[in-house]
Amino acid sequence: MSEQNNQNTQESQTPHKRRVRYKGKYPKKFEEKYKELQPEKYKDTIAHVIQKGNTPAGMHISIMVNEILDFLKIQPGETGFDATLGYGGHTKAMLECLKGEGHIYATDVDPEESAKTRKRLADQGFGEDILSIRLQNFCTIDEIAKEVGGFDFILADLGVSSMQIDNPKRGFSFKVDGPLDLRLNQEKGISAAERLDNISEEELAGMLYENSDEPYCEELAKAITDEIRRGNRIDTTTKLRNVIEKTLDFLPNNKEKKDIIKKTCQRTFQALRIDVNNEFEVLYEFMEKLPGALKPGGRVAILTFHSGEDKLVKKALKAGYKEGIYSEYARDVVRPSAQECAQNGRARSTKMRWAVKAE
Ligand SMILES: C[S@@+](CC[C@H](N)C(=O)[O-])C[C@H]1O[C@@H](n2cnc3c(N)ncnc32)[C@H](O)[C@@H]1O
Repeated sequence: MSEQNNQNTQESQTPHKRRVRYKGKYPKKFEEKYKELQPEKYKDTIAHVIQKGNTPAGMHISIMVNEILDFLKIQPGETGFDATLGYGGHTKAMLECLKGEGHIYATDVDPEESAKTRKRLADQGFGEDILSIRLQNFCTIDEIAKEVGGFDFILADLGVSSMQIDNPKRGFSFKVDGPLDLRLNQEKGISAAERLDNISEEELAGMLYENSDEPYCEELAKAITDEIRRGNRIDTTTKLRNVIEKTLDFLPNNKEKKDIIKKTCQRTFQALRIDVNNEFEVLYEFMEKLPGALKPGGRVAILTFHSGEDKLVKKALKAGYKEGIYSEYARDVVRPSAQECAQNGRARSTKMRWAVKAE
């Protein structure tokens, strides 16, 4: 027997040893990202994650900061309103423009994240003397405006923050398993799972269509309500994702199928989120109250993330302009630069609109 043959025989007799699965260099689970979750302590890790075009867990990268500041032209001594505090990135940038004189009032409905942001900003020197954070819906803007005598500038950066999306306990992402919650404030209202418990097929189809223009709204509504009627509650993100995947199984097995499933998941989760948080209703109320909250010459900038929001904002600003409430408004949307979109994928769908209150 040649040496080569001998070696082959020995190899075929040795039982195949399974290699340990390579887990990768970086933590994959939210809880394992302990360095990203402590940005003050692990600055290098954070810089590395951001430089790679990702958002570190537990953090939010503010969008279109320069465009917003260019438009708002904040002067020391002014009074502002940040409708959507989030991680506080925009708030901090606006506070810096005040140079220690003036005040910003900020709202958010998320008790968990706004408490962290309050502490983070206070630690950076922005305490109660210059920043008042209120745990309330931005549709109560009229109450705060009345209390403080109106605002020189207002910002609303709608939707959800990266910290909320990334935290599996909140149920915002179809990519990780978690309870199907989707509430911005988990202490109020009902979760998306509870909403699905009692919804009719027709109402669900309408919700998916109205809130997300979902092309498969009828098929999905039937599949979801059938599943629940059979006694299988859809109370986790994975269960909802599985029903969506099963419903779209009829699609031809080609390259596009995976992408269609992903987009359908995104739209379905978005439609449910809009519903459980009454997002259109509160935005409508906010837009109605906006003129009364701005001082003459006051500026407002609004960032939206899907067509339903943008249409509502555009319509309200246009109507206000026609009525002479606003002296100027954005006829065209302002979009983030290609460079910003490359650095922060979450900026890609952003549209900014603005208006100036007549003197
Ligand atoms: C996109 S994030 C804001 C990020 C923030 N601009 C930053 O730079 O970190 C949107 C925030 O608005 C909050 N939010 C959404 N709807 C709200 C509402 N109706 N009233 C108050 N806060 C709201 C969310 O909880 C979330 O924290």
